[in-house]
Amino acid sequence: FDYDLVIIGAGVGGHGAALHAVEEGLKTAIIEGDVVGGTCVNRGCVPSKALLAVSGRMRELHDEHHMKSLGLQVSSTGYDRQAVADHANNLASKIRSNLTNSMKAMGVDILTGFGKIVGKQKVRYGKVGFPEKEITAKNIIIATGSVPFVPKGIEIDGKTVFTSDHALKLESVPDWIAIVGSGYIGLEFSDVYTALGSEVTFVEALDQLMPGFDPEIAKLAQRVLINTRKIDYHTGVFASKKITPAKDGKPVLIELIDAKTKEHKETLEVDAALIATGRAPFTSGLGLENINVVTQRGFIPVDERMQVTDADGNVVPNLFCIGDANGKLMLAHAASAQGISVVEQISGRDHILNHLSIPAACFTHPEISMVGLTEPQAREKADNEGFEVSVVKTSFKANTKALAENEGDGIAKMIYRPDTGEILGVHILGLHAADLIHEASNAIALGTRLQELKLAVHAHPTLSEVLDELFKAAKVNSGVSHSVNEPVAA
Ligand SMILES: Cc1cc2nc3c(=O)[nH]c(=O)nc-3n(C[C@H](O)[C@H](O)[C@H](O)COP(=O)(O)OP(=O)(O)OC[C@H]3O[C@@H](n4cnc5c(N)ncnc54)[C@H](O)[C@@H]3O)c2cc1C
Ligand SMILES: NC(=O)c1ccc[n+]([C@@H]2O[C@H](COP(=O)([O-])OP(=O)(O)OC[C@H]3O[C@@H](n4cnc5c(N)ncnc54)[C@H](O)[C@@H]3O)[C@@H](O)[C@H]2O)c1
Repeated sequence: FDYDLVIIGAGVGGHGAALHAVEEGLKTAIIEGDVVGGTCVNRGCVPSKALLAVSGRMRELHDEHHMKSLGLQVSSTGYDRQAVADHANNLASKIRSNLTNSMKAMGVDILTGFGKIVGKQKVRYGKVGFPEKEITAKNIIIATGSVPFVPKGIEIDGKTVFTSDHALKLESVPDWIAIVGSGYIGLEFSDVYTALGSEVTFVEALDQLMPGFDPEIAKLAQRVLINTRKIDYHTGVFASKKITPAKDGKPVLIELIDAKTKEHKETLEVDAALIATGRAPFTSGLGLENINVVTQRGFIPVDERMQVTDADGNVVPNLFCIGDANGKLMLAHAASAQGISVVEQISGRDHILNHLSIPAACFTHPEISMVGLTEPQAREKADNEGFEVSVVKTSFKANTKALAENEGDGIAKMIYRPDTGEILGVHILGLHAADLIHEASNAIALGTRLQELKLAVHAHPTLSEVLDELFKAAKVNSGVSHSVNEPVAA
């Protein structure tokens, strides 16, 4: 073979796999058809977090009451749109070159062009208009990611009707923007746009905003992140029938269709529309037909080890798919963790990633984070498997550090098994929630039980005491003895 491992797609998933592979002594190449870094670095996590850093500061400076309560006076605030956009763009360039340099320094061969599987352990790649090259590899990882999903009937012009790909360039800040979809992207952009002065109207197909979150957290998030801002919303309506860009002085038109009756409800007229209705896998043109693999809604089917399965349900030897392209969990760190897990396996150590231990965070102000099951999911599992669940909550209002920062809005909630002390899920809304979640996700990953976590010591005064309180508040049934290191079932 030319290589021990060839990875198709140099996003964060491919990058994580490549670095681990060379550490393991595998001769590794990565094929990229566009720019290194993929969605996360160029059109996702990185530029969006740069915009959110600006929105957090704008929000703080604008909040006179907050400033006054700290004894501060701010006479005027404002922003330079192009400079904000440059901050996001420069950060993406910097991280992109960090990623490229880290792979070059470690000895990963970066090959340019669109990669395609032409047979068992065989890949062809090349740029349009140039002759293709063929290489062989003992193992292949597909890490081709995803692109914005745009429902039928929506016309994207990139100026007044656009996806996150365009929005991250911040070419304009519309006075009134409709955000279609209230998932992660919709919510984060509502934070950015309202901080920069826009009014936002959410259009959400399901009956409540933020339908993917734990319902109690979603309710509180609505109070803190929606109701106090210049945001209104329509729920239970699809915006897919027709959205037309602004033209000849006419506004953007959005036809709202009742999700249940499918009847036309009303037509919104706004300055712009951001379509944030999910992501579609980027898997066409990969030559999957050459190896009898059929995608499911575009996603590549994999088993729990990320091994690709063929049309007959059999594992295709030496072929793996990680990240957004397999649709298991569309998060950057999940893609990378899946890549590392695959490299562990091909290095001779079996490994199965526990997806229930992978945290997620929405970087609004304040942030929302979560790991494991929501309360309804945990109760359903408990009913099916015949165990009890308990729920405890703590408030940021009782935390000294949060109060010193004047940021008492927030809660942490834990769902757990009182019989074993196993954590089933943790959900946090509050200052630095995205950083706080890792104590819980590591506990789930390592199988640490609450009996042990209750005795861990946290520095005072820190926000991490919010979780300390949560662990201490849990009531694990006495008299039941469990090894604290016993692994938690996935
Ligand atoms: C606006 C936004 C904000 C986000 N924020 C976060 C966040 O804060 N935290 C988080 O965890 N996740 C976030 N995500 C999700 C995250 O970006 C993705 O989960 C992550 O990028 C998936 O990584 P990946 O490696 O699977 O794919 P990608 O990052 O999409 O990379 C795939 C790469 O493969 C290349 N490619 C595709 N086909 C081929 C081919 N045939 N040959 C060669 N190359 C090919 C593509 O050009 C691309 O570079 C965000 C997403 C968006 C859109
Ligand atoms: N901070 C983060 O980790 C982060 C940030 C951004 C994106 N992401 C990832 O990117 C992916 C895509 O994010 P997203 O927000 O686009 O998707 P999402 O799946 O989180 O949310 C999409 C929302 O759009 C709604 N919807 C779908 N079609 C609709 C229609 N026609 N009309 C009205 N509403 C409609 C859905 O009900 C859902 O609430 C997510 O899977 C997420 O994991 C992560």
